[in-house]
Amino acid sequence: MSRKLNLAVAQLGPIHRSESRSAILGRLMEMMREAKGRGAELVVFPEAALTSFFPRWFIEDEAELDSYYETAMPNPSVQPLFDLAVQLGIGFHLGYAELAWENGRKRRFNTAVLVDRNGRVVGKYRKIHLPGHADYEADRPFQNLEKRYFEVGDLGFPVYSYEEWQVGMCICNDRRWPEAWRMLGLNGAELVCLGYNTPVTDPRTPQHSHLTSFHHLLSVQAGAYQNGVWAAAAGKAGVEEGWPLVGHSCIVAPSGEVVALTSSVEDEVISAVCNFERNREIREHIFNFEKHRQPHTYRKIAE
Ligand SMILES: NC(=O)N[C@@H](C(=O)O)c1ccc(O)cc1
Repeated sequence: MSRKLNLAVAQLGPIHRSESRSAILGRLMEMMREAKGRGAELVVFPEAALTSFFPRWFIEDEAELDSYYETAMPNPSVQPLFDLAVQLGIGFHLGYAELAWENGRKRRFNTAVLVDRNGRVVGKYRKIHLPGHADYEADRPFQNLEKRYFEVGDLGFPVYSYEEWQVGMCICNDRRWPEAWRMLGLNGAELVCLGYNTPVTDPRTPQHSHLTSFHHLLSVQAGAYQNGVWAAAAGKAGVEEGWPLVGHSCIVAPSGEVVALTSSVEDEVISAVCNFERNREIREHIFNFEKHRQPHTYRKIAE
């Protein structure tokens, strides 16, 4: 049994409000082809990869808001991506805004799916740590209305079998929380896939703008190392509707080392061969959970 996975991360440049679905799909499909050309078996796309990052706008018209969400995955407008994945024999991870009718009510989630080489959805995650605010804040240059437009995810931090690999997901702000990584680590993840849309400047903490990339990489590298997992982080980058989003999409080894990093804020594919034997270097030694964790001293974390 091979314990190596050829993995690609497909960073997206900005998606503007006016860009058509077919143009966006075309960009994703071109990067999927490039990933396959590099021999990749799985390609990771960003959070909300099918739309502009709409939580920056206060949208009062419900029909307009709904237009940013997918009511099924796949659906006719994204089917070409699924078809190409089957044709190429490559799996993918895709973030999107999900609108679901559950128990007779409309529910909105910030979601990611894991799709296998046969085009089947084999895993789903709904974002748990939603940043920002729920009401319009007039003094902000742009809004961050994730708490208005999404519910807290209700699926926990599941880990799915993707062929012989154990794959978990988290989304954007989740990557900053050690609890998200530890849950994935405890649930047996060997690889964590995540997408993000991170503004370079947070209007409430502009003094941290020069640290945005550092905090992103710090979080992903720490999460990977402290749990002995591979991490694949795909960003939407560049100046989207006037606001810069951070790049530095990356693949990080269980040692915490960055093994691939984008060098643009445009559509860009990076890849690396992930050897899952490397997880053991960490999980059988410095972070051997069974041997060294002291959960009886961590109770406050879960309160
Ligand atoms: N999509 C996200 O979860 N993005 C958040 C993050 O990167 O943690 C984020 C961070 C700072 C902001 O000013 C707005 C949003």
